[in-house]
Amino acid sequence: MSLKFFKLLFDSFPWLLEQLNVEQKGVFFFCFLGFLALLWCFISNSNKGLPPGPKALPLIGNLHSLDPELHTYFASLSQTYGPICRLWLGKKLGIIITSPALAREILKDKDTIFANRDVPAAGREFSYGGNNLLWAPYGPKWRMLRKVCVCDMLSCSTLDSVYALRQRELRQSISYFYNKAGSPVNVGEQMFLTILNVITSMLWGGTVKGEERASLGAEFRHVVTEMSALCSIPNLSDYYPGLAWFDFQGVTKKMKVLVKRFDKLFDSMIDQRQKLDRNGVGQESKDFLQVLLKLKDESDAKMPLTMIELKALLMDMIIGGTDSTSNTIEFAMAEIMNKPDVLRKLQQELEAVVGKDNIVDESHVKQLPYLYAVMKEVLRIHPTAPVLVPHCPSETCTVGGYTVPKGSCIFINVWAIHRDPSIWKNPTEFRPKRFLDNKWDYSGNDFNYFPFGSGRRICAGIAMAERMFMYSLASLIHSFDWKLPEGETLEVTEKFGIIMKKKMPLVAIPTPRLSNPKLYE
Ligand code: HEM
Repeated sequence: MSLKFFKLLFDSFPWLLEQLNVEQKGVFFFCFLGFLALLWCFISNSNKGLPPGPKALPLIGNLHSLDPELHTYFASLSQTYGPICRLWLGKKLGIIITSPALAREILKDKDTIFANRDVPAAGREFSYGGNNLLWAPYGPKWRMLRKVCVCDMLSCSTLDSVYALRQRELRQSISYFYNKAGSPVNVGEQMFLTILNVITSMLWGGTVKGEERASLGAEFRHVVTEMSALCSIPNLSDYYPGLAWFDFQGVTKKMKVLVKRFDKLFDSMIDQRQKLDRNGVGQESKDFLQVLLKLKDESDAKMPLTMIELKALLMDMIIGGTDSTSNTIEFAMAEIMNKPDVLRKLQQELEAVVGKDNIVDESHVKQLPYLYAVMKEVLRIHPTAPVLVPHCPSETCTVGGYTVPKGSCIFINVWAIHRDPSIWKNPTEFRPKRFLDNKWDYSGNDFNYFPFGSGRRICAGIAMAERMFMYSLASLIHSFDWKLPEGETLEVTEKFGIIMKKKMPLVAIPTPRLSNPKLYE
């Protein structure tokens, strides 16, 4: 029986269990389960027609054997039970998919049925009650939000129009690393801050400037980190939706407090932008907020974009864009530092295109095929959302010949597919070369390689992720040489979460490598 999962649960009950030792916590938890078992005893789980899976216990299902590292645990289950298997997470049925053919059946052939989300209690809270793009149920409102997001906010032309804001933030970050030359720097932390600043800068960088923007950055970072941690806690409210009202672990309560803080910041930002617009100033400094407010004012009366949805979209950009991109950059840096030949090739490519007497500009990025291959390889080996964002069928249907009931939680283990030795040669080796012939792309049409998902719910931020990843990584690699602090060893172990992280933060020492110190100012 795996107790790692229960340890995570215990850790999220501070108000009640703080005083107890581990054994007492165990007794408490099992008594609690016993109590629930009484409520449950008339309910039986019929597995008839369902995909195969490990034997489930009454009430807790398979929670007792669940390993918090879900991506590897699910991969090991598929070795025993095959490419589609089932798992009872308390009262919730989880379906695990581990083959390209079945991923295609779900995300392409039966996409309309599976385009819904299984919304966790924490997600419901931070999405203003399911009003954001990430968690909205599939339907007319989702379509409207998706259009606003993909066609208006994250379109290539809008992204081009806010390039100056991205450039300003990235240059500040390079200058920060320059000032830290020779000292160890937490690369992931700095990249998180950089990406957060880049995103918030694109959101309202034309609205809020100077010191106020810097202090807002710190505030946002704190809230995003706490939100991300809350989303990764195994939550009883998700496994027993009927008991969600009790919010035993206080996840919903804590999330409400964080969302309130966000909401206040959003209100202040919106207020400032509206004042600027009313006074006819700030028109030259376009940002997403301005685009959204204009869309809200001009929106269709039949399907209006409300202020709540506008704020929920701002939340989408911050939550969906920060951790995902910065963690991918951190993994990339670690893998590159692990492979000196990859680092050398990257620097050679950058020297040829950018030159050592120049700094990287976003316009260079299209001429860097090896860097692009590095990005694809990082997304293969460490896909940011290792089991995608769980989908949920709107009706009972069959997949691979098995029944998949309406409302079950679908985990598509893209992490395992990306490491399948029948698809990939030496799958655990970081080898960007495999992407140089452009055989694979992540547009969602190839079910051997789909780090951004596929179908209707494919990532809405691909264009932005590409730009931020390529521009940031190119700048880090071109501007500095990197080494580990004395006595440190490099590792690339992953820690599961809805957004996967590096288990140990990458701490590295930058050494400037450009000819002119002025380039770092
Ligand atoms: C390396 C970077 C990123 C990766 C690997 C990534 C990956 C993903 C994946 C796998 C999904 C779920 C697809 C599915 O459920 O089938 C997703 C959804 C989403 N992503 Fe990203 N993402 C990244 C960056 C971004 C950025 C920068 C943004 C926006 C600023 C963003 C916004 C979203 C949104 C809004 C959704 C929900 C779409 C919907 O449900 O309709 N992502 N992303």
